[in-house]
Amino acid sequence: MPSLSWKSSFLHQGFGNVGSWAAQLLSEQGAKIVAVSDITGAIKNSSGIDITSLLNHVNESRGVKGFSGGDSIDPNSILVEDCDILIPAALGGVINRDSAKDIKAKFIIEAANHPTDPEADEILSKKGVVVLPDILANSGGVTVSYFEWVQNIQGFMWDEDKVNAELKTYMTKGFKDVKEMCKTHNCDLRMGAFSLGVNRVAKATLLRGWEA
Ligand SMILES: NC(=O)C1=CN([C@@H]2O[C@H](COP(=O)(O)OP(=O)(O)OC[C@H]3O[C@@H](n4cnc5c(N)ncnc54)[C@H](O)[C@@H]3O)[C@@H](O)[C@H]2O)C=CC1
Ligand SMILES: O=C(O)CCC(=O)C(=O)O
Repeated sequence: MPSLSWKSSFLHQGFGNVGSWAAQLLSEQGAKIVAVSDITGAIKNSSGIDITSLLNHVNESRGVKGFSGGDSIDPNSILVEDCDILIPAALGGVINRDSAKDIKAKFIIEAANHPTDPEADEILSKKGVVVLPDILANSGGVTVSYFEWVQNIQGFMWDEDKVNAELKTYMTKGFKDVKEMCKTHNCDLRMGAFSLGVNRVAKATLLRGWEA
């Protein structure tokens, strides 16, 4: 498996709720974000984009277009720029037969829902690209929505530190469980995550007394 560190270079398609927060949190850890795109355009800076300045620019200009801390590039080529880790955080279906063959990233973190279609999955697998699937990679949002529901029914309020600590516990366990599934069944992370999810739903359905 290719190696990964916080010093790896990242590339983001999409700089909305998901993409901009991912970029902020990664850059706080020392990650180098080398290209970012949104609906207005795309920018690249191989030395690393200053994410705080980019956020200020996006707040003022409503998009990454015109940001002076990088060179403007063709938004259509963003997915295939040089990088270690690609984060599609905009639309579904963008990693397809046409784009997959030219992707240079060694890892893809699916922040958007369903960014990779099945044909692309096969191409990426043959190239040795590791894909962290949407169902796992972007499940933090819906997990915190679950925490909100839990607090609401108890009439209780957690502070931010408590939310983050609980989230870390759930996400770390989720990742370990998926990895275990992959090891047991010799499958990729997407198959591992789906198998685990389907098994859990099936088990819960039986426990509730709903038989097929
Ligand atoms: N907001 C959330 O809590 C969660 C969102 N997601 C998924 O993440 C993805 C993004 O969601 P949000 O960030 O909430 O949406 P958003 O609307 O806040 O941001 C979308 C971003 O994608 C960009 N974009 C749109 N079309 C584009 C194009 N053709 N090329 C490049 N960039 C383009 C927009 O300019 C914007 O920066 C969606 O697939 C969503 O389903 C997944 C889990 C949680
Ligand atoms: O806020 C949530 O419940 C998560 C939303 C989500 O997962 C999504 O937009 O795909």
